[in-house]
Amino acid sequence: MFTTRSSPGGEDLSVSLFREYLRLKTVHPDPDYGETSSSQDADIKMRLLDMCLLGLLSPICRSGTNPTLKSILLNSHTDVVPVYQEHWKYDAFSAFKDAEGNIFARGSQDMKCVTIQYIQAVRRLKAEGRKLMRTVHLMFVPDEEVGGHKGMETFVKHPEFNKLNIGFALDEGLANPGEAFTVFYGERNPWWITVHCPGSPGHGSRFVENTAAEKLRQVINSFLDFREKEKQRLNTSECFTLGDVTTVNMTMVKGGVAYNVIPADMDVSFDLRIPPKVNLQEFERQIKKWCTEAGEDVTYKFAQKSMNQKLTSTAENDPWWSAFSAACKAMNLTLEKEIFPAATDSRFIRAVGIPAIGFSPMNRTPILLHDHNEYLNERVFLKGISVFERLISALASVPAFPDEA
Ligand SMILES: CSCC[C@H](NC=O)C(=O)O
Ligand SMILES: [Zn+2]
Ligand SMILES: [Zn+2]
Repeated sequence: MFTTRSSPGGEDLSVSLFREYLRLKTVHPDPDYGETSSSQDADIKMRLLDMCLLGLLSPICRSGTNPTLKSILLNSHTDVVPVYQEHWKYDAFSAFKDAEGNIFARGSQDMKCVTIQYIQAVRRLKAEGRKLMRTVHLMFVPDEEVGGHKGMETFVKHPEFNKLNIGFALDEGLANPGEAFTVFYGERNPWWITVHCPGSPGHGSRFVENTAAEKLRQVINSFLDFREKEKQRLNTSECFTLGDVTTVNMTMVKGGVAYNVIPADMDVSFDLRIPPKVNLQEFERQIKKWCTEAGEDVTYKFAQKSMNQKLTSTAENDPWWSAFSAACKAMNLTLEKEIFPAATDSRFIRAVGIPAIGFSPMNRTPILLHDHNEYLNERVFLKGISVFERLISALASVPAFPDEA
């Protein structure tokens, strides 16, 4: 798909390529990577890296005039989340473009736009004959939306990843409805927890003591009372964003066999997202206390317990950040620094000690990732290519560090 071709109706070639990519159904639960993974490009050298056990593929490319220096990683995921087609104005995989130039498709913001912007930016740099000092790697990973476990989480531990000698990474961010662009230098930790409440069974007509439901109610109250407090904290502080508070959402409840049988156990599950500044050990002690207070034998289990609180430096004297922010300043872009509210593959990159910034250059755009009628305007998309062109060039020109010489 990454071949040059003429575009119908005078549409910019990059926009046509973007729309073509949006039409590929790389959608969960059964993403079709057929065409994406077998793509070859005339300008960019592609390499399919067999993820052995996993049977997943990741194409990677190289450039760079000084291959001994640390490289730049441009990471993007190729998978997208499912849609409720009946709630969409257009087919979510048709990449319909309306009169205003809004392109509607699943993945238009998250994050197929960025994939094509990276590629087109690198191509432009190449076409202009720009020599980049540091190598730039493009990486396309297949399962970010379901946790990145078979993709990035495994890949960062793979010897091939080490060989890439990455010094700095770019990955996805979020749209910003205003003039500014949001950049993410850290993420909240996702904790997925199921609390198990056992109790005495009996006939549904009686006042049985020690029921699972009474314990369940107490657990739900503790978690949701805390949710309310955090919501208040977010709403009463001007300088807080979602990334600065803990969110709690009750997402599943299980239990019971019949109307008139008091159940022997009931389970409740929560999706928690915890900001990097929270003491995770203390927070778990709190959860334990809520369970103990709920009654006898109430236990919990984690389905996901991320413990990485690494932040990417945004200090003025940090060479990567200073290159990134200076390039943005030169383009008159206003940046808003935030903690990413959800989880991306950046957490695995940061976990192995590589600084990563989440950045999807979409301003004047409502945040519609995972939502119905996700769209991106073609002008915003095209501007993003120029933004990446400058950014990539700046990052690949960060002077050699003393330990690199
Ligand atoms: C925690 S693993 C799941 C990762 C997922 N990422 C994007 O939405 C998320 O729910 O944040
Ligand atoms: Zn994403
Ligand atoms: Zn997503």
